[in-house]
Amino acid sequence: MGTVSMTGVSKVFGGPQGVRALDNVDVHLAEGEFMALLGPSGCGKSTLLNMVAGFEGLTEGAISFDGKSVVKPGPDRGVVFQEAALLPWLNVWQNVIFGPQVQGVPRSDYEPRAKEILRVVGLEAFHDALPAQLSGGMRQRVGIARALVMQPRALLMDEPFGALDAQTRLSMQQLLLDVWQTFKTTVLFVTHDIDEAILLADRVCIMTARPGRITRDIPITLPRPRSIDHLLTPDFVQFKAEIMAEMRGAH
Ligand SMILES: Nc1ncnc2c1ncn2[C@@H]1O[C@H](COP(=O)(O)OP(=O)(O)OP(=O)(O)O)[C@@H](O)[C@H]1O
Repeated sequence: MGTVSMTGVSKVFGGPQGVRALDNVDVHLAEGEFMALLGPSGCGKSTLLNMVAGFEGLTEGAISFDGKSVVKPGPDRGVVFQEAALLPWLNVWQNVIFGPQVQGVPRSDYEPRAKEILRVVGLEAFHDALPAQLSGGMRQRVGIARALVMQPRALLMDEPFGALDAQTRLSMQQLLLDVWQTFKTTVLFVTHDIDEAILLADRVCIMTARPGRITRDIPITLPRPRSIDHLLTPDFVQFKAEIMAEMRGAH
């Protein structure tokens, strides 16, 4: 469950003479796998994620989720963007349970899970706070909790920590490692931060721009469970050197 399969995926924006944003991309994610898509601005990372989410159609190729062709968004794939679009008039708890409530899920089904998720993301004490009273990092925690409460089989995360300061970003990376260790959801994580990709992922797929292609798929064999202390280990630095060389086109 939570497997993603992209085969020969291409995307052209604006008709046959338009921009070829992605060209012949093949990526497969196994159940529970954490994959980071790493590449420069404009290489098509968000487009690929949006296609897996079902927000965007493809020009050529096929994308399937758990063996079924992706045709539209669904609660089986939770999406987290750079800014959590929280409902400003609802408090943290109400924002987190909004999805299951709207779907008519019985309260007894979602309430224990939502409480557990709020604890895992460290927001128990902010149960009644309004979004305007939260920091950017806390708003992103609510965004992650809101995605998890739907019990998605995959989390699709598009630069989720891109707008945060360096310190908050580190604590959010640690939080995501803990969340993933707890829920073992498949994760497709888009970033242009090399450290972030290595720290979090089982595999880093490197993309190049125009047209967007995957040039390398590097298994990150650092031991788990991981923590931000791994950022300083020789093995980590070795992966970083390899990826930087690849991104500079040295290989
Ligand atoms: N709706 C659209 N119409 C036309 N061109 C688009 C559209 N969306 C994306 N593109 C183009 O497709 C290419 C890939 O864009 P995309 O946003 O997927 O890249 P990205 O790697 O996620 O970039 P960033 O890291 O800056 O978010 C870019 O050249 C972009 O201009």
